[in-house]
Amino acid sequence: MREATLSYLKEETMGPWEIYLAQVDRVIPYLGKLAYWAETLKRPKRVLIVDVPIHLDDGTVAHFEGYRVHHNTSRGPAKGGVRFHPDVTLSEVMALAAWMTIKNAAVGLPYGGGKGGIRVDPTKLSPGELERLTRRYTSEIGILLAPEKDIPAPDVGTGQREMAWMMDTYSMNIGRTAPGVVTGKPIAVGGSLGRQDATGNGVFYTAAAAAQKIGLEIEGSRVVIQGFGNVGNAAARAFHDHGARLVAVSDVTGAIINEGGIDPYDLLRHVQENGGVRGYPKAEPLPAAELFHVPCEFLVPAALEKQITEQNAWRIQTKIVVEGANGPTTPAADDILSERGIVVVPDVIANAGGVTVSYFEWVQDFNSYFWSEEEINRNLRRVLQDAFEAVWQVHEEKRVTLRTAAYIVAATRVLEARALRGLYP
Ligand SMILES: NC(=O)C1=CN([C@@H]2O[C@H](COP(=O)(O)OP(=O)(O)OC[C@H]3O[C@@H](n4cnc5c(N)ncnc54)[C@H](O)[C@@H]3O)[C@@H](O)[C@H]2O)C=CC1
Ligand SMILES: O=C(O)CCC(=O)C(=O)O
Repeated sequence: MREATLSYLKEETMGPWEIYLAQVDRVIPYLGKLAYWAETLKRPKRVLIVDVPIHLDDGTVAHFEGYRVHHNTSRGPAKGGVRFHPDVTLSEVMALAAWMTIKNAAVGLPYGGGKGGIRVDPTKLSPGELERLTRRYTSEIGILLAPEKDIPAPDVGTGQREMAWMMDTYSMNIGRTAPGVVTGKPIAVGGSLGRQDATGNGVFYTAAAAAQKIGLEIEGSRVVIQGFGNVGNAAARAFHDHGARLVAVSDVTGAIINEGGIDPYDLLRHVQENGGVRGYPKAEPLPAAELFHVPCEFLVPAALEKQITEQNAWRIQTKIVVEGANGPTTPAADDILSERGIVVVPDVIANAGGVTVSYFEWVQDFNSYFWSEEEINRNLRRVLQDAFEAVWQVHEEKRVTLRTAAYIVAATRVLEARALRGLYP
């Protein structure tokens, strides 16, 4: 089904923010009276651009540009990760923040949407330089942070280590330990069991829910994954643990294929020792551009935005695309996949496992009472299955894609909150 879009831009000129706006345009006709408030979704609430100067190890000073965006706070504090990547732009962070608004509402978490980032290649900095960068950035965006106001978490290029530095810097600045200001922390400083693998596990849970709807078995199915970082490798292990076969995988160093199956645990050891999937001895090299054309039942983009486009969507040979990454599919590619009968489990549901366990972590930090990993994973699966089911119903009732269905559910919740709160305090 091809959905109406007000998009006036060609795909190649669309940045992440324009892609987000086109996705919102598609949902407005389904919002009824709430469409009156839809402009709220098209504007970030606040945007902060910061200069982050640090001393490099050689004694010189380097300046980096950082951002923190609150897209919407109608349903609760801003929540979303921090990206360290050389291609980070304000437009990208605005889109990532907006996708957090939609994601948190689609899953029913009491949060708005936020996101942050620094334009930096973290692989070029020493651990000391990275710590100074993270701490200075945290202080610079400190005017926006608080456990009830804005709670960062990991994204591309950041992880537990950076979250511990952020929590410590914020705590030093306010004079008391505040574990609830950041999620995705190490367990020893108030992190939650299950957070590390939560996004990848959530990719698997939502993939399994979609598979069940179309009568597809996980056992014996083939999986292709783009990106073997936090999300990609945890998703690979979850599929493998449930009897699926990882046949091809890529990261920034290259792509590899083995039709007989790749053991993700063994591949992870290789990546930890060698810095990437390239050169993995139990698979053949594959041109990176061919990855999406490898026949499979599940295709999981788990790297960056704008990877599935009108250029390659025609050649994708899968049953279900499960978006581990944020914004990997353009609106034009969405139309092509939909016309070809390929199910797309959209990012705002598929990768919501991370923020869901972040929410559990935040609740645990407030209570200083910690749950077992079994409780975390059971609750995570329930939350994602319920969210998926609600979205699937709208998809069937309104005959729209799962993405538009998720946006209908989420936008309705956000705009109801906006309308109830009114415009003037
Ligand atoms: N970490 C989290 O909890 C969450 C992450 N996400 C999204 O998942 C995606 C991946 O994030 P993480 O795994 O956390 O990042 P990460 O930094 O741990 O891993 C990123 C992976 O992508 C690979 N990559 C980068 N450029 C690539 C390219 N052009 N082709 C193939 N592979 C490439 C990298 O080599 C690495 O393997 C991002 O879109 C992120 O926003 C979404 C929800 C939560
Ligand atoms: O865990 C979180 O708070 C946010 C994770 C994130 O940045 C995302 O879902 O894209």
